[in-house]
Amino acid sequence: MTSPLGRLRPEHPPARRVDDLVAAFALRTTGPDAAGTTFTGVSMASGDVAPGDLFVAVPGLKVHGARFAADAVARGAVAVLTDDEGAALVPAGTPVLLADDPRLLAGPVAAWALGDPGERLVTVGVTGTNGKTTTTYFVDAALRAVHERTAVLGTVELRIGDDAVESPRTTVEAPVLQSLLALARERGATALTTEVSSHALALGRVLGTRFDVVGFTNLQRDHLDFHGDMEGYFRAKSRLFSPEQARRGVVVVDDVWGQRLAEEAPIPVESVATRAGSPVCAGADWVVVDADVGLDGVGSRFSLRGPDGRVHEAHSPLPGLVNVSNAALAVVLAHAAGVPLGAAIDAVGRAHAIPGRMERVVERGDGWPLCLVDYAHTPDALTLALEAVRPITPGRLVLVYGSDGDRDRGKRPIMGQVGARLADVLVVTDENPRSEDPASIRAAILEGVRDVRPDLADVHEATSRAQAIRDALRLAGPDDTVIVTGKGHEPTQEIAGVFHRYNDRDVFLAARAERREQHA
Ligand SMILES: CC(=O)N[C@H]1[C@@H](OP(=O)(O)OP(=O)(O)OC[C@H]2O[C@@H](n3ccc(=O)[nH]c3=O)[C@H](O)[C@@H]2O)O[C@H](CO)[C@@H](O)[C@@H]1O[C@H](C)C(=O)N[C@@H](C)C(=O)N[C@H](CCC(=O)O)C(=O)O
Ligand SMILES: Nc1ncnc2c1ncn2[C@@H]1O[C@H](COP(=O)(O)OP(=O)(O)OP(=O)(O)O)[C@@H](O)[C@H]1O
Repeated sequence: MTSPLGRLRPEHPPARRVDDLVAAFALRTTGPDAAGTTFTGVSMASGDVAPGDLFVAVPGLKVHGARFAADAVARGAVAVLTDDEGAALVPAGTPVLLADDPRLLAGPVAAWALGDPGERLVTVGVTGTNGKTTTTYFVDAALRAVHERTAVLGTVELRIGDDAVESPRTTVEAPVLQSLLALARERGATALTTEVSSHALALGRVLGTRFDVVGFTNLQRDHLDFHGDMEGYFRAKSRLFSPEQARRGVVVVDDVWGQRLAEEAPIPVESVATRAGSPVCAGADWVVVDADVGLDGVGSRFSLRGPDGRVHEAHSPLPGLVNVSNAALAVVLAHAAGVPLGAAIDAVGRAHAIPGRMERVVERGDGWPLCLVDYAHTPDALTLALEAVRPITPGRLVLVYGSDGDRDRGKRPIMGQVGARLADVLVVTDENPRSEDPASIRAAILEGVRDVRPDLADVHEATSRAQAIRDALRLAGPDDTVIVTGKGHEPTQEIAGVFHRYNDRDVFLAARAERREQHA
């Protein structure tokens, strides 16, 4: 059976001739003659194959996709596009199309097969280390002011209109993206916003789409296990700002990477400076001239000066200055995508809560502390999240957190230091340990905690995340704020290769119910 992702396809895809594809992309061929063969879909994962598909078999980091060609053919693939190494693995009797780098062709071929669906929608792509999800939802809210139906793709979900499914990752594989663009169009959506991760850019997942507008939030230390160093990470992000991928860009220039991107990008770029008073404001097209972080924690008011010098009163519906930045970027992106400025400002200011992004799970009152779930999982994001919560916390700030396994080890002690510096009470626990020993990840965090707080006062360790949340609720008083960071909306926790159903919000609510019962 085709996987849930494989089923996210248009109901009425065009049938394309394999020989037309060969001609359009100057492919070499081997195996049986494909003249007369048609295909109606493209897949890169054998489990996603539907009858009538072209299977794109790429050399992966772990395995060559052509190893699964027989499985793909058994599921109904009519031809295989691969490289010379892969060709030898395709079962005899199946037409083989050859390219030097089939991964780079997966998106363009899928777009071609589906009649360039991205060209029939207004498309916005958002990249950067932090703030992609938030900005994407803000942009979607603004697009909905003028588009009756929209789609939004990213870490949290794949949504078309009111229908959503869980997302396997931040940016889906190239053929899935093209299928979603076509499905969105078929279902009447006229605009689509997607997060674009650095992995996606490095692995060509958005090739085949030329976005109307792309946005950049910031670049901070993350994913160096994959990109090697900050320069490599920056280069991956910059790919989105090329003429093949985007018509125009909007770049937040608060950090040096944004400044460099705005200077170097070969497409027209509008710059946005969101830290009022910073020297970069002088040269930016759009400037946040002042911002008032709301002490009620509900959001912030800010003034945005446009390139014509006019100042507009705007609002961010989420707390903290980072969300002023996300809201300002979203307004400019949506405006560049055709939404009138006033409508964009108004819609972003009233955007709904985003799952796992500063999500208020329990409101302060009736003896309960304010309980928040946030996705911050980098030192910078954690710093900003804790700084945003401090002004809305009359009592102590209680932080529950960990750090991912099988990912950048260097950040663990730094996460420890940040927590110890900015929170009052720490409960150090597990995030997604993956194949690593959870205790050693916690130990690395605690090493950083000790640098700042050698006596480990008010520092606790919990061997399960659910227990950590229960501990935090027990420790917190009504004036305190409990913030659980790192996993946000995630519906699972990966331990020793197994994905367990797990969600911070649900656990928070269950822990509160448990405490209620105990005190009833
Ligand atoms: C580093 C990375 O992104 N790797 C992705 C990449 O792996 P790969 O090319 O090495 O693939 P592989 O596992 O060697 O397999 C090779 C080929 O065989 C195919 N295959 C494999 C097995 C099978 O049974 N059938 C089959 O057809 C695969 O689909 C693939 O095309 O292609 C695979 C197939 O699409 C992805 O599953 C895999 O994502 C892995 C699971 C992953 O964890 N990716 C993360 C790091 C990621 O992409 N994250 C970013 C967000 C990061 C962030 O900002 O936080 C994201 O966009 O989600
Ligand atoms: N503009 C920003 N600058 C720095 N940190 C931010 C910004 N926006 C949000 N954050 C912090 O980063 C966390 C992640 O935010 P969000 O989910 O919007 O980013 P993301 O780019 O989608 O992350 P990921 O790629 O890991 O899914 C938030 O919970 C918040 O703490």
